[in-house]
Amino acid sequence: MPDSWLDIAPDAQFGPATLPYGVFSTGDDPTTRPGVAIGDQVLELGAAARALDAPFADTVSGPDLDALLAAGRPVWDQVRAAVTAWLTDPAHEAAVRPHLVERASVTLHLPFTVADYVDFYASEHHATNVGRIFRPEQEPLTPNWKHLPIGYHGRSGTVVVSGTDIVRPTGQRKPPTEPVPVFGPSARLDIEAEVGFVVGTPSPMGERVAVDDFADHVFGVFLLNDWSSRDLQAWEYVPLGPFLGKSFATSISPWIVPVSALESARVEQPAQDPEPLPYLKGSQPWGLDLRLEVRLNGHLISNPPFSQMYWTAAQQLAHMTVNGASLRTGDVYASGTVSGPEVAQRGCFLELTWSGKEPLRLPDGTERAFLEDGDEVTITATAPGPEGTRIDFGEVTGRILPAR
Ligand SMILES: O=C(O)/C=C/C(=O)CC(=O)CC(=O)O
Ligand SMILES: [Ca+2]
Ligand SMILES: [Mg+2]
Repeated sequence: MPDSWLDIAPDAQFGPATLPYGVFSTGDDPTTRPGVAIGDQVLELGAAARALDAPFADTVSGPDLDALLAAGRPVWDQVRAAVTAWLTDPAHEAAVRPHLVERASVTLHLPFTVADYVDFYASEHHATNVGRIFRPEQEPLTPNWKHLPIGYHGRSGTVVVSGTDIVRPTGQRKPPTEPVPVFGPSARLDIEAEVGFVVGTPSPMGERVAVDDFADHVFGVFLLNDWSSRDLQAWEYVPLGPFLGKSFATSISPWIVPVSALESARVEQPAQDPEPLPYLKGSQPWGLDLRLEVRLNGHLISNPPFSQMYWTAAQQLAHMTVNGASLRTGDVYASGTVSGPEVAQRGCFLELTWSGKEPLRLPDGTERAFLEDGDEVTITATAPGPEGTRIDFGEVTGRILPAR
């Protein structure tokens, strides 16, 4: 991995191995435009591409990443190779430097138009814990769980960029002590630490996408917080699954890490028993060694390991299309809550506090069963990059505002 002429410290965020894509504006220029993060700078992609006469300049000059997403794998590879060369070959420094902006000075926006949104349930540890909590009288994993990646369709219109405040949801809930449901602000507001995937290349209705075609369709990977109201959810979810308890907000990190930045992070997923049906089998490993960290008001509360997920993103894509459902550019799907086997690896408060029975004690002396107004949750992640480098995912953060 060549170094950048920008002299980025080895431990700095967003070294030349990551080169994630985002959309930014500045105080001087409120136009939203694509950028690439490099160290503490953002490269204005369209302006740099025009200055260097790149053939893809139009594709990266729009208000968002939509055109790049739609352009497909050969263009994604061409853009990444070009940007890598611009930022690492000193011969390009004079042409590229005028198009760098201080990262601390930019405003980041939702980077693409979110088409459909699906959320999976792929952590065996999470699904087992949630099953024990929500359905104590049953087997924790439902009989289908190891045969197919379970998911549900979510609400794409409430996917928001990191930093957006989250208003506490209001709705119906039925405390066990009450004979009828009560109406009011959620008293059990939670997070779900997840990894998101965005589709670039669409697929036609009626056709399946194979597990091995994952990298032809999926453009990039990011962090996602599926805010969840456990009291609304517990009352509404039978028999159709999550609805208003999840649909009020989903936050995503602003920097989209290209799938091709993750070659060194690919690992074998945990062994699958029973063996999945042929359409869920691929010839390549698509487990990903992403190490998540979850912070509440700055305090580290969990380290969920993404490498432990039972179903991979490639299997989820194949499953999502096995019935002939089409893919659209901008489709988002999320892994499901990432939880590992240890208590300190759980990806939501429902599990971390065992439904509020074992509150977390924070270093500031306070306790939390679920989120309070004013609380801020931040999820970060890194993954191994080539030659000992580190791939950064930046962060997804959000603060809870009181119910309206
Ligand atoms: O098992 C249930 O009834 C509910 C599970 C969840 O709330 C988790 C969910 O949204 C999927 C996930 O993030 O893993
Ligand atoms: Ca979820
Ligand atoms: Mg949600």
